[in-house]
Amino acid sequence: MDQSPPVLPELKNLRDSIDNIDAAIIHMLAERFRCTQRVGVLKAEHKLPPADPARETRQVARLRELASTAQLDPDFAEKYLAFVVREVIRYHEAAARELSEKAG
Ligand SMILES: O=C(O)C(=O)C[C@]1(C(=O)O)C=C[C@@H](O)C=C1
Repeated sequence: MDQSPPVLPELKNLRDSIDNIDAAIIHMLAERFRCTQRVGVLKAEHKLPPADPARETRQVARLRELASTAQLDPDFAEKYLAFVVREVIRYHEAAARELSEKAG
């Protein structure tokens, strides 16, 4: 028998929405990484550096502004971007290594 306490209908509704939002975020992140994977290959092929700090500065300013408008903590938005970009740069570095190993 189910021993868990009854969940309030509102709590259940909110959790259903949270689950939908988390699913959307995962799908959007997957799309973003599909794009950055290709960017990594292009950068490796054209011998461009994995990181572009000037681009990141613009992205941070833009996301902080968007976060403010959306009433989301801008520091959180900046941390999110830094977390994602750090991972992307790791992939870019791996793509560059792979290409230079292939070239011999
Ligand atoms: O736009 C680029 O040049 C990318 O490599 C993508 C990206 C990003 O994930 O948004 C990642 C690393 C760069 O430092 C800047 C931005």
